Amino acid sequence: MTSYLRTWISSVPSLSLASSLPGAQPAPNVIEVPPPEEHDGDHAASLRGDDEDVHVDDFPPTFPSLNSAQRAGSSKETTRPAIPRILTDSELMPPPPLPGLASRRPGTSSVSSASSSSLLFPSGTSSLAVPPSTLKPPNKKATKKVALAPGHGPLDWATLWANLKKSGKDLRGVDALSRMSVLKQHNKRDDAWSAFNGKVYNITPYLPYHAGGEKELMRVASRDGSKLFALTHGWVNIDYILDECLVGFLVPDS
Ligand code: HEM
Repeated sequence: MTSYLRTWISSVPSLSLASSLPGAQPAPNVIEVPPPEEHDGDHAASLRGDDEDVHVDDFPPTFPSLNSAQRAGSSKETTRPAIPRILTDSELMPPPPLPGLASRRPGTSSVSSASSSSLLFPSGTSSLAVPPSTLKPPNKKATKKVALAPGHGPLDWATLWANLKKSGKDLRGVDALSRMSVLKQHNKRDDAWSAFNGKVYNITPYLPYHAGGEKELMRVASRDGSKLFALTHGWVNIDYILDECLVGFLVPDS
């Protein structure tokens, strides 16, 4: 790769001419850059880090699954692009404006000085700290295709779930919302509760409708699943999807 770059750079007429002019700067050395590390090794270990706050099971699954509809069509072979032409100064994009004070957010550290693990799991308690999320590319390892329960087809799960919510059927299984600290006893497929962002939901009726499958969703049964949820698909509107399943508000164990 490096030797390829060397031959390419020296064959560019403007560069070789510039370096031969009197008083010109010598041609810059080609710096050897090690290839980027593969992320599809122990993805779980890299996410776990040393943070004690991270649940042992809080490593996100492949999203979306390799064989899911989202990926279909995006895996086509592409032809190798031709070597790009070197742009002149006037063709280059201008640099972005310097960030002003208004764009600064208290409680967050600068991206350049923070390690990726501190961004994922901020140690501060500030509510303005960066929430856990994932910037990592999906794991390339193949995963099993998630088969939804009979009658819960992959294309219409959201519609079916919306219909069930509108049906007026009792999805909570409790008479009134309450503050609770104990989730542990609701840990079975026919009685599973989980907490997300301080709210406790009965996830039992949603299990067959979850696009990622029942098994993945059961990983957060009887515990606070906020972190794993955020690392998997934080953009999913959990409050909207599970509003009919809200059973209470989480009181942290003191
Ligand atoms: C109650 C909480 C959860 C809700 C409401 C929820 C909802 C959803 C929704 C709406 C999707 C489809 C998203 C899309 O297509 O862009 C999805 C996909 C998925 N979810 Fe969840 N989810 C929850 C918890 C979890 C947890 C805890 C995990 C794993 C630990 C998980 C794993 C997945 C995976 C792997 C997919 C992708 C399926 C695929 O397309 O290959 N989910 N979930």
